[in-house]
Amino acid sequence: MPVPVSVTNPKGVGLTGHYAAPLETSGPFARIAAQKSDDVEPTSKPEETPSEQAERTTTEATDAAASTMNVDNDHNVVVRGLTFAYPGLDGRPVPGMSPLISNMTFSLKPGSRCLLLGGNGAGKTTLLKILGGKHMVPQDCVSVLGRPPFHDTNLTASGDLSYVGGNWTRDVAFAGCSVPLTGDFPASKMIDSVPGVDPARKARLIKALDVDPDWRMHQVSDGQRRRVQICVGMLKPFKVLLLDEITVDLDVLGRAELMQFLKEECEQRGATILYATHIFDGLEFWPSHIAYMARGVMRVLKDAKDVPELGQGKLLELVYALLSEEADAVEKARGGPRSAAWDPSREGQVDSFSYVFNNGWVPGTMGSSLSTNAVMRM
Ligand SMILES: Nc1ncnc2c1ncn2[C@@H]1O[C@H](COP(=O)(O)OP(=O)(O)OP(=O)(O)O)[C@@H](O)[C@H]1O
Repeated sequence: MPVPVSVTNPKGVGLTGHYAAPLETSGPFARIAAQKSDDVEPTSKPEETPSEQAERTTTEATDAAASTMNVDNDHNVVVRGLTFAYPGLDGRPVPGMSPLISNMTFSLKPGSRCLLLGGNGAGKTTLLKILGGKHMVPQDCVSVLGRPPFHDTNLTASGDLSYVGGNWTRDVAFAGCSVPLTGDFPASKMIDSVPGVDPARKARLIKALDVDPDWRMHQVSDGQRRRVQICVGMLKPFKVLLLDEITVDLDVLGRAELMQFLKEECEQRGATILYATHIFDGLEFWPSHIAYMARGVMRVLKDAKDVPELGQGKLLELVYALLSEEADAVEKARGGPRSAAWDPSREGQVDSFSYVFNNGWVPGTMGSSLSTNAVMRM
């Protein structure tokens, strides 16, 4: 059993170095708190810590970007001036660390099938998780179907917004984070556990994905397991679907059937799909838009008809060229290739690198601090 050891960032300011900032909420407790604070005389504000200062500056910049943007309610997905950094071990922004996503703005209309491209570590998964309501960001930065995905839990509960990610896991209290969803039960048990499903849609999905409802979930292959995962994630007629590299284990036939199914969902029902992948062969026919992310910035978002490489069947060549250009730019900015040697003097630095002696436990927390601010959403 792991022993909770709490050796946190020795050069960081730690939990006590921060004041708790109020969370944005409009629930009943917030209303009561607001009422109470109206009755109380205003007191002098505590002095801002450097991290609060940085946070406020970012929020002000984001607010300014949002107010200058003309939000079109016809879009299923709207991102306005989104800035995001993973929190440190104490759940607060790491002082001095540059944000992973910087002032990102884009939107997608109903019916869009957007292919999200970008190298490893570009921030695709992070963006999809933010859109899927798994990370908390200011309410006005991200809107899905006109609602903030983290704060409006009904978006995911209703099935209007669906996120299907690489690993089929859940965080289970007292068992751990990322616990694989598996066990000796039939695939039909997983599929039938989703309430209110249209039987015709269920049959269509089972056929398209070639799922055998009798498969026992502890005996299936990775690809068969993936088919069940995709099936469960799409049982409800989603309006926005976020797919994070889900076709990796599928065979060619399964993948082709799935992509065709997704295309029809967008064309016939006006659904919007954002699909991040590194597998490009045979995908030229599929997207209506191409998005390219690098270092947390949306570099390109184009209509497919403005991307000649798609018509020429050269998507792979396009991605290769984009990634090579990015790798060259990163190396140039660094001033040469990355050193292979470990430099102990960089330990504890937070500007470009942070290494913290920690096994994921911080005093006063019941969960692993390394699970960040992720919350469980089906
Ligand atoms: N929980 C986390 N805490 C801190 N940093 C994280 C966390 N998860 C991801 N990152 C960092 O965020 C950056 C972007 O990661 P992300 O998973 O979003 O990239 P990606 O574009 O999906 O990459 P890939 O193509 O490899 O899946 C990476 O540099 C990664 O180290």
